[in-house]
Amino acid sequence: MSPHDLPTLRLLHGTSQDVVSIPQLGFGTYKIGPSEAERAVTRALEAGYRHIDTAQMYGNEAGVGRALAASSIPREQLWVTSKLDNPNHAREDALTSWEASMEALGLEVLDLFLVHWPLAHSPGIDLVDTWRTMIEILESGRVRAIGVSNFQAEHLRTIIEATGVSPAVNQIELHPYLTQRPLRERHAELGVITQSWSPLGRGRLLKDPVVASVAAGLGVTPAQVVIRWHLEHGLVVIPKTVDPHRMAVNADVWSFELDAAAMAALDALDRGLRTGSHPDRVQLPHPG
Ligand SMILES: NC(=O)C1=CN([C@@H]2O[C@H](COP(=O)(O)OP(=O)(O)OC[C@H]3O[C@@H](n4cnc5c(N)ncnc54)[C@H](OP(=O)(O)O)[C@@H]3O)[C@@H](O)[C@H]2O)C=CC1
Ligand SMILES: O=C(O)C(=O)[C@@H](O)[C@H](O)C(=O)CO
Repeated sequence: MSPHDLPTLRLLHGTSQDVVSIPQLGFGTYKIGPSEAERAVTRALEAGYRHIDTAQMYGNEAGVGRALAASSIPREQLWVTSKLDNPNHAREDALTSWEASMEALGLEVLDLFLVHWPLAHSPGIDLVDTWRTMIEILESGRVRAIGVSNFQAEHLRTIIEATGVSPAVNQIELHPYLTQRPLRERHAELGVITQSWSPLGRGRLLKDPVVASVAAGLGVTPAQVVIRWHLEHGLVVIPKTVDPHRMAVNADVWSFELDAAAMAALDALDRGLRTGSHPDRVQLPHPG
């Protein structure tokens, strides 16, 4: 499939003049260091990715920005997401770090900016205040959509009830070992798009015998099967790899489908297994 035809999902934010649609497949950059990011993102763009997921926390926005600047792909064909880091929730810190992200990425307009973690039990953090600052950033016109990451249903309810503005996206850990069905159903009711982080379970799913058996039956790789599972569930999926061959294989998921039996077998792998942190565990330290 040509990069022009990659499937997209329409987001809540945007206007009739600027319909905001996110490419369903993106490239994750967690643990890709500042010096490696430029090369990895350049290769990802060459492999056909048009959606890059970064974060202030990753420390690699400048490398991502250099790769974007060096690319001849028109800006309107690219999608870039970044995320507000945990120490930056206070309004002034959020606005300053947002400007720093834009400078590092070399962008006039970002496609999507997320609150990285809710920090709902951290001292000095008020989810609603953070969300109001995100709305201020959206209203500046320099971001096309705002969203959240690692929010649970009660966090979503709190910010939506207080502001009337729903996040366009909630980026959460999600893969066949952690299918997050109740939260996905809540997102569907709210019109929030679900993005899957660690979509390969940080590689663990690639050794699963059920995944391997589905892959062997279709003549594709385990990673392709898992990525296809996300796409067929209507999720946005952002696998990461620094290996150019894996990048290309992971993006080559358009010539086969999973039938109902394969989807059911993969759904049945759910065991509530987190490969990253639970949202309640990520908190700012208490002073002193
Ligand atoms: N919002 C949030 O809180 C979070 C967001 N994220 C985002 O989600 C992205 C993806 O999640 P991530 O945690 O990186 O994990 P993934 O589930 O994408 O797995 C990445 C791991 O799988 C390996 N891998 C990738 N493709 C293949 C393949 N085809 N064959 C074999 N091994 C493979 C990679 O190794 P190698 O690189 O050596 O190929 C790496 O070790 C992140 O990069 C980040 O952008 C992630 C965590 C939290
Ligand atoms: O990659 C991210 O965006 C993260 O926030 C995580 O990797 C997080 O630090 C984590 O899950 C650690 O286990």
